[in-house]
Amino acid sequence: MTINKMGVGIAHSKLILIGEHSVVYGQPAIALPVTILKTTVTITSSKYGQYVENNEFRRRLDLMGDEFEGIRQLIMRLLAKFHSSKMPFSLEIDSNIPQGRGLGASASLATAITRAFFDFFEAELSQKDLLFYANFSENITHGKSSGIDVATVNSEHPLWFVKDRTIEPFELNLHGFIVIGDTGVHGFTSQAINIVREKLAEEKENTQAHLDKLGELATASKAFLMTDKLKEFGKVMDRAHDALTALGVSHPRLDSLVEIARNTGALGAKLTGSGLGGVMVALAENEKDAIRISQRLLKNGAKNTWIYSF
Ligand SMILES: Nc1ncnc2c1ncn2[C@@H]1O[C@H](COP(=O)(O)OP(=O)(O)OP(=O)(O)O)[C@@H](O)[C@H]1O
Ligand SMILES: C[C@@](O)(CCO)CC(=O)[O-]
Repeated sequence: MTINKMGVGIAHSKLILIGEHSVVYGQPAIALPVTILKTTVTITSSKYGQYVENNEFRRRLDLMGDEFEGIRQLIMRLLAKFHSSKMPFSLEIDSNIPQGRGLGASASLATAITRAFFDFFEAELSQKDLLFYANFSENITHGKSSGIDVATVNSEHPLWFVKDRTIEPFELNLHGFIVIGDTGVHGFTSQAINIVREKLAEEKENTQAHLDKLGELATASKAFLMTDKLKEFGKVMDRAHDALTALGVSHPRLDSLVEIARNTGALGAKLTGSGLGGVMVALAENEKDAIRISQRLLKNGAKNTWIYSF
């Protein structure tokens, strides 16, 4: 086997338009690849142990800490696959995806790491294997996840996603703008997934009704997005935020930014991703409205905003 001195892997971020949480229970969801936010991983061979570094730390792989268990186990599994468990290396993470904000930082990182190791060992990487390794890592980081994050950070197209059944690319047949507003609050995906699971166990009928409603809203959204019905899609976003709030995964900072966006002319607004903090999204008809919403969010406590056009 030939070994390169360096391996590089890149992966973008994702945004769930509709269907977060209900997607874990088999309901459909729609997600977009967000290519302005991405992770680059560079592996270089080294003489001194196994190290992982980003712009905040440089740590030995075996001393990474619990929050990095998903990527630690992924790296160990990939090293074992290439019969190189003891190989010294330095793995550098360069990412502009904010962590713990529902934008798929962990799925993007797991994907970039997998690509970088296959590049390092000059091995072919099938889409099936890529999804397998990235989901292996995600299931450790987030608990049992639906797979939508990994599927979307690996897609060039918007996706219609049904867990274990369908990953279908489709083209949005309309133009619009999405303003992403960051509450600055770190949301924990595994905690949010647990809240919904516990609610389903304790208040089965009520909770199931919210999950079913989110599924219906996702189905309606697909039709609206394919037939140039932007305003109708905006209304669906508002209703989805209500259902997610009822599931217990919103946050006062999210509710406040959602309200501000609506009062500034957004066609609709909702939390996106796992919630409990993280980011919200607002829909705007044109760029001028999107900029106005973004400025208003920033003035009212958003830590950061991004504008995504489609
Ligand atoms: N730049 C980075 N440096 C180191 N670790 C990172 C980086 N980006 C992501 N991670 C890993 O991913 C985890 C952060 O992902 P987290 O689950 O908090 O958010 P997320 O993936 O953005 O959320 P969601 O799944 O809702 O989109 C970290 O604990 C770490 O393991
Ligand atoms: C909350 C969730 O629906 C989306 C997280 O980005 C979890 C998942 O689908 O794995």
